[in-house]
Amino acid sequence: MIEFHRVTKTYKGTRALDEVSFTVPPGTVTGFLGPNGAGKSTAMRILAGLCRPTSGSAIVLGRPYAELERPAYDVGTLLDAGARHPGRSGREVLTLGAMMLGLPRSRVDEVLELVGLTGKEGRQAVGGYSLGMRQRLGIGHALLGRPRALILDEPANGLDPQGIQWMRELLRGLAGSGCAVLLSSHLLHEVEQVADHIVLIGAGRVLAQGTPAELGGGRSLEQTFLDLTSHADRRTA
Ligand SMILES: Nc1ncnc2c1ncn2[C@@H]1O[C@H](COP(=O)(O)OP(=O)(O)OP(=O)(O)O)[C@@H](O)[C@H]1O
Repeated sequence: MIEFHRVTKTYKGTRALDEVSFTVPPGTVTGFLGPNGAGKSTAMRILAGLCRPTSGSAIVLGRPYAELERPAYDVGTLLDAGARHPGRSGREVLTLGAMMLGLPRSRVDEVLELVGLTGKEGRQAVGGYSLGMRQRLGIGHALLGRPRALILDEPANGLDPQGIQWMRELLRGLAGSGCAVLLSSHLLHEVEQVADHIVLIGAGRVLAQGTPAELGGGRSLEQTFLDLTSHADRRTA
């Protein structure tokens, strides 16, 4: 379970998040949508313990991230797919990750297979990877420890149609095995296809949440998104 309880974050006069509350139950995928600057990355960074909320609490698997006993196993994160050493191969990146977690090398092979970076692609230096390959590697890194919660910021960014379909099946499979998945995206149609639940934020506030059908209310999700977000103004901190 992932839970946000009235999370507010202010940066020197900017209220990046304003009393944000929602939950992601185990076994479900929640799509986190909002225009540029809405606060999605800030919320995910708080959840992953990378910054503190000004007030409120972000809870993953029952505790704030910083209080988890085995966070690297329990919570998989993809927050910046570009943040990898360019000289290392994909296999080396995952091998280092597996060593840090005390996982056997066989887990690296499993994950390379899972994310479709086998053979030559796994041995290639990350600096030469396409954006889609970096995303696959980042997703693989997040999955190493078989986490029960996944926090994915724009995982579909740079994936081709086959890659997007692969990711959809992967996320549905993970949710099917009980994982709580939170993913942000600008690809509304894609989120509509994969998410059980959608949280729409604008200017730091939750504007709407519900199933894709509830949010669309007979219209396209895109129309709902444009209608709600065009009127959202940030409150001053
Ligand atoms: N470290 C920071 N210092 C100051 N302001 C910040 C910082 N990080 C984010 N912000 C501000 O907080 C607000 C929310 O930004 P955030 O990156 O969370 O949005 P986002 O929804 O992830 O946007 P995008 O879709 O463009 O990635 C923006 O106004 C942004 O400028």
